[in-house]
Amino acid sequence: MTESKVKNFVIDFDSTFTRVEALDVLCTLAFENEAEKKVALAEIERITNLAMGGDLSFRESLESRLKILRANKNHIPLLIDKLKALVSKSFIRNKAFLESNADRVYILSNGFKEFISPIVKEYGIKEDHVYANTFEFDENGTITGFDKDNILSRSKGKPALIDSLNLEGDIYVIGDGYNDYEIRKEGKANRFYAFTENVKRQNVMDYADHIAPSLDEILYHNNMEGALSYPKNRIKILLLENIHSKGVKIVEEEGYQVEVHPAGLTEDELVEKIKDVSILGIRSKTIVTKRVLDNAKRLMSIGAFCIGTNQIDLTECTKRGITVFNAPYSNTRSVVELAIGEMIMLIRNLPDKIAKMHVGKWDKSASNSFEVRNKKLGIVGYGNIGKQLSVLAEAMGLQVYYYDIDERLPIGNVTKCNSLNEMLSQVDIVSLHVDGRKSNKNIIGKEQFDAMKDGIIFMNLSRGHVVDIPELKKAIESGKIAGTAIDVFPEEPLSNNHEFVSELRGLPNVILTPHIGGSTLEAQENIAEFVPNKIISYINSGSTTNSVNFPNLTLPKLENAHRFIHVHHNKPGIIAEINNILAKHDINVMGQYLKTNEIMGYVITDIDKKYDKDVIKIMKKIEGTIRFRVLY
Ligand SMILES: NC(=O)c1ccc[n+]([C@@H]2O[C@H](COP(=O)([O-])OP(=O)(O)OC[C@H]3O[C@@H](n4cnc5c(N)ncnc54)[C@H](O)[C@@H]3O)[C@@H](O)[C@H]2O)c1
Ligand SMILES: O=C(O)[C@H](O)COP(=O)(O)O
Repeated sequence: MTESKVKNFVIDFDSTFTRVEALDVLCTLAFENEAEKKVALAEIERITNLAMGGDLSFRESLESRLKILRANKNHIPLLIDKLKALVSKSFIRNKAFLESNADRVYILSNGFKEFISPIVKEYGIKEDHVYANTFEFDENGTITGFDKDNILSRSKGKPALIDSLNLEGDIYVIGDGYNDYEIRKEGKANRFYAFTENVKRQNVMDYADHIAPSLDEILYHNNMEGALSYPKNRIKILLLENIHSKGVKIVEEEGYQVEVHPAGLTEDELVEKIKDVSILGIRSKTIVTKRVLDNAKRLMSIGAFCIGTNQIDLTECTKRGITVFNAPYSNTRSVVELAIGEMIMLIRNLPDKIAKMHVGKWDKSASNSFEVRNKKLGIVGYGNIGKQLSVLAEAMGLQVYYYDIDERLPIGNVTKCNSLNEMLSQVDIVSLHVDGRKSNKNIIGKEQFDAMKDGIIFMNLSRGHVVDIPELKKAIESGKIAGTAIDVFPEEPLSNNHEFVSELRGLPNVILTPHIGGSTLEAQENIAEFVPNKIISYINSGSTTNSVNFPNLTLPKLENAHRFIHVHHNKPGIIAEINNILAKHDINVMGQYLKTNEIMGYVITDIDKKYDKDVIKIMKKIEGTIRFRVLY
């Protein structure tokens, strides 16, 4: 068959237009007794699947199912109500398309008109475009069978019915079952879309001309305007490093193609994997370098499912118009609790005492064991974690000092120090909570250890590279440091299956933990909700709230408008050029939002839906454009 301009869409009902098989739902209504219902439902499902997979003739399957059902006329209104609430999400979303293309949309089902017509009618589908079976009832209203003269009650009824319609133009069949594919097989359709939004049948997908996880995909594939400017199933998200299942569920429900990997990836592995990825989700381990980004042709957004973003080349992301989001507060409390626990353990020499007990040595003594009360705690990096630590530490009676390179509001009774060494020389315990910027490499080295009081407790739960490890080892071995807790390391294993290698292994009174400061279930669950929602909001509306590299814009919901999103290098004249183009094309602007940072400009323009689509090409050509997309 050759393609013509007129496109007719022939749509299956059960598990395509609706999310379920109507007869399964009818069964749950017809059987009051739970045990009977379970058995009947299982049998009906089994028969349906046999028929849908092409392993049982349709007529046989229908007869057997109706026999099991023993449903009544009175069940039909209840069934209609239930099915109305179970229309497939992409059909609900694209109601406007169905309404405005009513002349070319048909429902072709081996189900029953009695419940199909009232449901599809609400989507603008014409009564005489609904082809389905009809029930037969006895005098008590019990469903006894179906009209056997109806073509659709026969095997291969669908191709025969289509043939009888003599439709003008192309015929595109959308369905989840083998009987839908049969129309194409018999040469009565130009294309068969295996619809997989609700069920995936491998032996149906194998025959499909195109697999469609949603109606949006079919409309996009046909260059037709639907509810979404881009089908979500075309957006691939790669989630690395064991991101909490809640996050996976959120992006799956959004309709993205999701690939999950439990560990981090090396640069080479990521360079390969990133090629078709639109969204990347990582934690602290995966390094996103310029080389990775050079290969990330489709990448729109990166989610750091943690606080730190030093593992990502943010400047290169910004230059390419890739947004980066993190979870700035979700694991703050977890880190602070661990730091508090560790400082108490260390000041009581617990790591050594615990180790001795395990080899049978009883070492009961108070020597070199102290309370934390009234001790001086020095916090390096008075950001979110540093501040929270200071609050809890003060509540336990510690005197808190802090040093930060930026001006920070002191909370409670803390003392601000003007230099790092000034602070280090006064405190009994020091805890590092700086961020992982490159320039923080080895900020604690020989000079800083020398400045510390003898017998200090030293803790690093920030980033591994901020401490000079050989110098730390010397300070521990010399007794300068009495107790050490290290959670982060310059080199960390890629996964739990790799060995942890460090010269700090085996040293006295040292707690080594596998970068678990933020690894509590509360924190991970929180992060797994926060980050995907920021990314989804960016993809769907252009909002960049909380982005760490884009100018932050919180945008209103898009209603009755199209949204032009223009990302460009920050240079003069671009906004004027955008507006000139819009004016030249007589485009009615309904709202405009603009924000810049030192690298880029971010301009959002909401416009009236009716406009000359050629303007899109012109916008993309504006000099300095990094990225342009249209949302509706
Ligand atoms: N161990 C873990 O599992 C874990 C968990 C969460 C966060 N972290 C690390 O902790 C870091 C801090 O988190 P946050 O939420 O408090 O970040 P934050 O950005 O709120 O605070 C960092 C503070 O450090 C200051 N700072 C940076 N460099 C400094 C320097 N050289 N000297 C003094 N101050 C400096 C900054 O000005 C800022 O106030 C994160 O960036 C991350 O790397 C580790
Ligand atoms: O930056 C962070 O939040 C921490 O380092 C935790 O990182 P993780 O998610 O890789 O444990």
